[in-house]
Amino acid sequence: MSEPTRINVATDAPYDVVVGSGLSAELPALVPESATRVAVIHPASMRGLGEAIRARLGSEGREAHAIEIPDGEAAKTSEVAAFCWSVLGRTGFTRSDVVIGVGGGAATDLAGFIAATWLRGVSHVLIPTTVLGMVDAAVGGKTAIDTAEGKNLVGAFHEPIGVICDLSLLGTLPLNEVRSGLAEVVKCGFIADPVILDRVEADPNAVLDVHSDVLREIVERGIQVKARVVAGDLEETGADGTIGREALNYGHTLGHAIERYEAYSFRHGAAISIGMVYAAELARLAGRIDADLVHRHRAVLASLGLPTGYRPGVWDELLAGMRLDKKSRGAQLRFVVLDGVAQPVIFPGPDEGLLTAAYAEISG
Ligand SMILES: NC(=O)c1ccc[n+]([C@@H]2O[C@H](COP(=O)([O-])OP(=O)(O)OC[C@H]3O[C@@H](n4cnc5c(N)ncnc54)[C@H](O)[C@@H]3O)[C@@H](O)[C@H]2O)c1
Ligand SMILES: O=C(O)C(=O)C[C@@H](O)[C@H](O)[C@H](O)COP(=O)(O)O
Ligand SMILES: [Zn+2]
Repeated sequence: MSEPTRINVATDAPYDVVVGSGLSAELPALVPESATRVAVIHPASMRGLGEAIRARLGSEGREAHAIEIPDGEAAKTSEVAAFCWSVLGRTGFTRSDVVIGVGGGAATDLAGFIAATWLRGVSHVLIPTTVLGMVDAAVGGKTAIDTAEGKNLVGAFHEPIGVICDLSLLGTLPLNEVRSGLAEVVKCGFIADPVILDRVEADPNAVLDVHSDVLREIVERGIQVKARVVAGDLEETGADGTIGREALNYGHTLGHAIERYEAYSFRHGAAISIGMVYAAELARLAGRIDADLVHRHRAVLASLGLPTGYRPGVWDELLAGMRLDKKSRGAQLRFVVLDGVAQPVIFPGPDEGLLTAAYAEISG
């Protein structure tokens, strides 16, 4: 078995993202001695893993509780958050205790949100179990729940104290979920690391195999992109005048609007895949990139079985959804677009005609 890779996220409170196979021994050392209690928050489908983690920490002398939440996006609600807060209250969870978030991005977003809000902030460790969770959601401290009005509209920046990406957990992940996670990896390729695109183009089927070396390589590359970006602009202020963390939102303006339109039943990565093709068409129509780069978006994403277009006739609803995007300022929509591969920039206030024309390109 190869050695784990440790990728440091060098923020003010730095932590490691450990990537490898068979990493169950990593967790106990990450939970500080001072934690009397741990709460393992896991989705219903990961009950076996959640219980194994709870039992292990329990056998090492912690008062260990499991909190089961619904699978997928249904976990990211105020009702589920209130249920978790209630369990923490009843178990007497204090500021020295630790939340462990186990599961896909929805579970780790919710667990991080609980850790951020309980007693105004307790420590948490994340154990992502999807490609998307490993490469994106568990890294960087964005925590959130959804509301009927939009995606991730309530949340906080709250960083984990450690992240364990055990690739052996991906063995049970359905192929569609692998595809969805790879959309975020491809995003990292377009905004920062073109080697990721080269790897997908060379052999998309190998990339879709969760046991392959190339999957591990591009997961690590994606995490490195994310770690670098969040270390430079944790709270997405863009204070140094660069695009900063907003670059990681490539494809998300339309993507989140699609998820909202679909009442959060659409895979996040699939929505972001469509959103990236839309952003590429927008950039082409604005004269920023050429048709070849738009074609590269479609080809790379389609080779992984990801969607590259969406339905006609729903533009008004999507536009209304996009207005609540966190990058908006007042009435102005702001998009992440490319000026070339690995050259993400903000395109503020595109003309509405241009926005509509770009949508026509993906909904024909
Ligand atoms: N915080 C961030 O920076 C960030 C980044 C990207 C995405 N996200 C969020 O992440 C969420 C999407 O995450 P996701 O794609 O991981 O989906 P998900 O969390 O909805 O998980 C998908 C499904 O797979 C199941 N599952 C998880 N691990 C499994 C495994 N190993 N084997 C079998 N089934 C498993 C889950 O229970 C769920 O039913 C969205 O809410 C998105 O907004 C957050
Ligand atoms: O970490 C970030 O920053 C991202 O934008 C990563 C995205 O992939 C992720 O989906 C994030 O949750 C979106 O953030 P939001 O601020 O648009 O809710
Ligand atoms: Zn995302």
